[in-house]
Amino acid sequence: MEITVDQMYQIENKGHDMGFLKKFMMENAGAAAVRRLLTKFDDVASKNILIFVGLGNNGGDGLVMARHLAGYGSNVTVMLLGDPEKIKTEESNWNWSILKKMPSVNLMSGNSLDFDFKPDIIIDGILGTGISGEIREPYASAINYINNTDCYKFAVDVPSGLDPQTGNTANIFTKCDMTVTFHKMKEGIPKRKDLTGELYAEKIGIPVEAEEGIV
Ligand SMILES: NC(=O)C1=CN([C@@H]2O[C@H](COP(=O)(O)OP(=O)(O)OC[C@H]3O[C@@H](n4cnc5c(N)ncnc54)[C@H](O)[C@@H]3O)[C@@H](O)[C@H]2O)[C@@H](O)CC1
Ligand SMILES: [K+]
Repeated sequence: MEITVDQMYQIENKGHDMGFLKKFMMENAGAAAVRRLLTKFDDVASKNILIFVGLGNNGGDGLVMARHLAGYGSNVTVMLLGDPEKIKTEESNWNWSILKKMPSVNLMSGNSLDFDFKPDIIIDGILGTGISGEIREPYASAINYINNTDCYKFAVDVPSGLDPQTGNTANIFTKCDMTVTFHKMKEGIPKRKDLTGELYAEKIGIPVEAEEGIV
């Protein structure tokens, strides 16, 4: 059963109003994404994992993944594509604040893309259902970096640049080995399995009643 992006936002807001806060959805999304990623590696301890995060909640999911992966002993670097002051939402900011207290996670922000390590895994938490229009900097350079780097690539919710509603792509977009979307599959994502790689939809604990009148 696939839903529209608009339905997803309505379900998310209704779940939040019921008390299942977006902060909880983000936690479950990040945790479910890590569990799927771990099925591809016997051991992620000491693997170099580079997580690109945008200023929206797609980025927030990536921040949750960073915290979980540090717990598995990975060398985690988070690259925030913008100014921390410009993180858009309370739930994403909440996760950034936790990471600032975790020396086990290397936090970077701004737009320099020269890293002093070769990533074994790249996580694309740049853009999700909030994509609109052609890709602007610094997201564009990050997407190009991801496409030009040879390693395992994981997309949070949807490969950045692919519109999860229509299945159309923007001027640039990531091509990943695995994609985990949340709650339910969005209509446009399965149209581009060449970009998603292995594709999964993971439940994130939203009360089933949050769908009433929407789906
Ligand atoms: N819907 C749900 O139930 C849940 C959604 N979650 C995550 O939330 C995401 C949606 O979060 P948001 O609504 O904050 O949106 P996104 O995080 O997808 O993107 C919004 C950000 O990207 C920027 N942006 C949009 N189009 C751009 C372009 N063409 N070039 C450059 N920047 C652009 C916007 O200015 C904004 O800063 C989902 O994809 C998913 O990953 C999760 O937290 C779990 C729960
Ligand atoms: K993404």
